[in-house]
Amino acid sequence: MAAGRVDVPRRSDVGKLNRVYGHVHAIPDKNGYDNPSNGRNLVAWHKNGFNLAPRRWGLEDVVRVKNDVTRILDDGAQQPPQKKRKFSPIVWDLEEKEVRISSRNRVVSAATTLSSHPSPCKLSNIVSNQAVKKQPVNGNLIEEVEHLPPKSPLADFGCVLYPSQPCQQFQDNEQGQDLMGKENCQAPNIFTSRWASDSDDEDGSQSEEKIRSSSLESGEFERDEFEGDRVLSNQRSCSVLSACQDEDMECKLDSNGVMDIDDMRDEDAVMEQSDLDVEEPAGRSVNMLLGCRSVFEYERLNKISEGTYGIVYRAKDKMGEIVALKKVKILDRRDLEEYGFPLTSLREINILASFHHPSIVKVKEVVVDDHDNVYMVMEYMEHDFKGLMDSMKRPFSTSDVKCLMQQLLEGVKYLHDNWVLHRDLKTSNLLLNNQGELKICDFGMARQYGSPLKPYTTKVVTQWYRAPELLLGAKKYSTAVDMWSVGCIMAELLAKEPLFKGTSEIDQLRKIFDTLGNPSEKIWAGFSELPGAKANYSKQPYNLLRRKFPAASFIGSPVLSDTGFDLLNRLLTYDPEKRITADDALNHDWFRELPLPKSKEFLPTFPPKM
Ligand SMILES: Nc1ncnc2c1ncn2[C@@H]1O[C@H](COP(=O)(O)OP(=O)(O)OP(=O)(O)O)[C@@H](O)[C@H]1O
Repeated sequence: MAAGRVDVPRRSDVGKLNRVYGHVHAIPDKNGYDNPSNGRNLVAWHKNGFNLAPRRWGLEDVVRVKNDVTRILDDGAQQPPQKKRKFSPIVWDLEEKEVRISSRNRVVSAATTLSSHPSPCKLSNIVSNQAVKKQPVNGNLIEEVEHLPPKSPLADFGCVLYPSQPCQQFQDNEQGQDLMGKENCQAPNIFTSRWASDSDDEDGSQSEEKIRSSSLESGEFERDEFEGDRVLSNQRSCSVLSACQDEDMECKLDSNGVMDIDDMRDEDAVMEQSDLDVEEPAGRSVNMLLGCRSVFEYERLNKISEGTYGIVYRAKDKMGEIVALKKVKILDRRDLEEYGFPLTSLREINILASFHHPSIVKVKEVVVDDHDNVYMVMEYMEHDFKGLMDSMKRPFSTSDVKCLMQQLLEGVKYLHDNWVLHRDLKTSNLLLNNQGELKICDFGMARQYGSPLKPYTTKVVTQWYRAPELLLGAKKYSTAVDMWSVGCIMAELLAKEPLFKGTSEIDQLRKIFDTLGNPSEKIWAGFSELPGAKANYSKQPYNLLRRKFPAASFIGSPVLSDTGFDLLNRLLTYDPEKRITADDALNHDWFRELPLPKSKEFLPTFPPKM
């Protein structure tokens, strides 16, 4: 800190930090702004700006932010951090929104954001929700302000539960809670009974339901329990250590007994922080958290599907519009206790609410029920490609596939252009409506990536669609993982059959190698250094993919022109560096060669799946 400088942060300092980090809130206490003499308090504010999972902040973040804070305050000038950061323009500012949640027992009311309109009542409530905790950091004690456990899943992503009384009435948390219990009750409307119960049988449509279990596609990834969420919790060091042993992570306790984890999950965790940073808003920003309506606004019609992370229902709003409602599953109660909300769903809501593209499914709003279950209301799509191809008699024609591939590639290009990896592209995550529009859904595994690349978890992408670099244990990966999945999808659309149906990771690799030939250092620089490369695979030196997709066939094999085969080969290229990008794929000659891509309106329509 510059000598003689009065270390009281000015709003402009906070503004600078906000520009750098997106979410540094100066929370005034009753004496005005706190004194961030060495940046510690700003760090604390910043950390707690991330209501979602404050514990995901690692020590290196604290140190880095502290340094940046100090530099900014010292220089008195806007100075970007040294580290190169590239982020998507996703609006990751959910924690800035404070929302009164509507459910049967609560009244909807939007609140203004803390940063833009500080309000004494909200501040008092926030302050009363905080506890002070000491944590050793590099030998010093840093005072951290930590939020008490959230009262609702939504509280953890910015929805703060407020009773409907005027905010001035809240002096402390207890009182707030008390009032919460006595607050106004809305009379249940005609839909209440359908949503009030968790029972999915009550609508009597069980026989019509198509319940898809996650085991349908063999080798669906198991949710990485940590995903960077929990590794930074000092209290959970035992479980982390055992996880480290399981996952070959390097874990050490420093002299203060603080966990220092050096692994890809830690890196993933660091990047989680960037997930929440803001650069610029995307073209559309659904400000859904300004007021979560009640699920009782919708009439539940039937269950469409049950996946790993959610149950999807078909429902109708009061205007008669059909929508899809995805009820967020809390798989692990610890998620709720510790983080207030499943991270996968948080990512999904965040991304879908911020992105607007014809090939990305639209989220209209987020609603809650009277048990604080959270539902994403999405535009309704009549089909998913997995279900469709299971029931289709004949595969799609070449011009159909071209039309679908174009839409898929446009969606993937949009994601990649916006620094997002989907990481779970597969036919069941591609939806089709009766207007011939293909849309990508299920962003539970999606994440931002940056340059330079960081190591992330490899337990992503459903096994059949998983790129060889992931199967071989590469921790640094990028957009090419999605492009491999796109290649598998292209083959599946043409053949009406998944391309590589491995029964385990090793079998998946075997199936890939049997078809494409064994990779080598010659065609894939760096292959031999991958953790899985040393395993003993049977040797198959040739690329036999053409046998599966010949130029002509008398036995009903899916046919593919040389140009089409070239595109498929480029998508299924071993070396991720050489694998074709979405942009280049869209410009591939196959889309200009006859038969031309069919226009959406002329795609075949299919009977409804209800
Ligand atoms: N907007 C929608 N309209 C119609 N059906 C949908 C919609 N979104 C999802 N579905 C259906 O629900 C299924 C599961 O959705 P989704 O993949 O989002 O859930 P999930 O729990 O994340 O599933 P998974 O186990 O594949 O990860 C889809 O395959 C599709 O059949």
